[in-house]
Amino acid sequence: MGELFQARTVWEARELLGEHIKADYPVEQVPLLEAMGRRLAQDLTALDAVPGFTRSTVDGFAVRARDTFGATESLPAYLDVTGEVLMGQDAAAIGEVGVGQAWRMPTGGMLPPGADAVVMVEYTEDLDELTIGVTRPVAPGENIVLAGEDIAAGAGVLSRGHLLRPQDLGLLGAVGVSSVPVLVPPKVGIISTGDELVETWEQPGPGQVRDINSYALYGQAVAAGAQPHIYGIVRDNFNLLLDRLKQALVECDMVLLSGGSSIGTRDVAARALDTLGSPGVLFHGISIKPGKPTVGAVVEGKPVIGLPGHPVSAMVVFDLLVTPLLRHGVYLDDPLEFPVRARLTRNMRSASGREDYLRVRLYQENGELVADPVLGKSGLISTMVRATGLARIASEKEGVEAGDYIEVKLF
Ligand SMILES: Nc1nc2c(c(=O)[nH]1)N[C@H]1C(S)=C(S)[C@@H](COP(=O)(O)OP(=O)(O)OC[C@H]3O[C@@H](n4cnc5c(N)ncnc54)[C@H](O)[C@@H]3O)O[C@H]1N2
Ligand code: MOO
Repeated sequence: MGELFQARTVWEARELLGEHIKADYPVEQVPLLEAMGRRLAQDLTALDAVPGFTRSTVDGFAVRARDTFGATESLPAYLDVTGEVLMGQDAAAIGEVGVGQAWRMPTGGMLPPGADAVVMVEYTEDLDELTIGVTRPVAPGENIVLAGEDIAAGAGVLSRGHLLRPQDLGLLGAVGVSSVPVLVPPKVGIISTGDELVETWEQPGPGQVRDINSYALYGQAVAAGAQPHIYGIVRDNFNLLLDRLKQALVECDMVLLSGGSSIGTRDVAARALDTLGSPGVLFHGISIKPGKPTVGAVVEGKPVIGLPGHPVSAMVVFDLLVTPLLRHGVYLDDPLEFPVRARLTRNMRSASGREDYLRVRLYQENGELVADPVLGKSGLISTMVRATGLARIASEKEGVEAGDYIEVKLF
């Protein structure tokens, strides 16, 4: 088979896939503690305000701020201590802070009616049991959090599709959401192809190697929040591959196969992908290194991606084409995709017209983050293990020099 398709950029490949993918995942309700890392299935609104009452942020005395105006260490404002608020207590049920009065307050306690600020205990002195001197004035609103200042009742708090983080669980707890509607994680089928492959528990004979990609891709799918299913090793045989692909397509939302994607005579992936259904193969080749011989197809709304056989290439392409899709269901123009800037330790050549992805090891040197390329061919899985991230060299560049800044995403 010749080069039937022109090589696409990563973004063109994403657009082509995105146009035909129908990510329509079912919804399930899970307890809040099981919602970490899951995608929210609907917009959520806060029923209650947080906090539900105005509260102190310090230990001290609730006062009327104007009673403290002009107070200094040499001329304190003297106030009568007429009450105390305890933690968790309804301060409004006790009474009201009057003019010239102060109530003892714990951090987080409810501000009593009448008071509009809290003086920190450090800026008071006890004159006797019932009188304090305030040595520094407070402004109205000082050292308090207003009712609804964190979250207003009725406010939209999180949107559909959001990937829930630890702080999101905290917020949902705060607004009383104890069970969360989330999208069922997409099922991803993983097939490894090649006559040379044997299982991990087998002893490889001459010319044989153990399957690496099934495990690495499975791990990447788990890390991206999907449910991977291994469909095992398939020999380089068109009909066997077609059968396995069909089975995986029925059972999964997305199918990945690795190997058999380049243009050798025995390479069958592109041919098999094109016979599965409409629209079929959308591109064959991406202008990146490593990862060029990638085949992208969509069959009845489900993405089917033929990843290159070399383990590093397969993992890089997974990171670029599969992870964003599993995370968000669609391809977003994500400004945080390569969030780390680091200085390169050595000159690296790169061909213009092709995006290069370098495995790099990040560390600190002279107070600065540096990226040291992990050199080695794309068949060497150990290079991925030594690397901490992936750096991108833009396609218009013919190389990058030692000391240049590069953008890195962490593994
Ligand atoms: N004449 C050319 N040869 C190659 C080209 C090219 O442009 N012209 N491209 C090279 C590049 S780049 C890559 S990447 C590979 C892609 O090869 P395939 O996707 O067709 O994959 P295979 O030929 O089946 O395997 C390549 C390599 O990877 C090993 N492999 C495959 N699957 C696994 C697995 N599950 N676990 C471990 N290792 C695996 C396989 O044994 C081969 O060594 O083609 C280059 N060739
Ligand atoms: O581009 Mo291949 O994908 O170098 O290893």
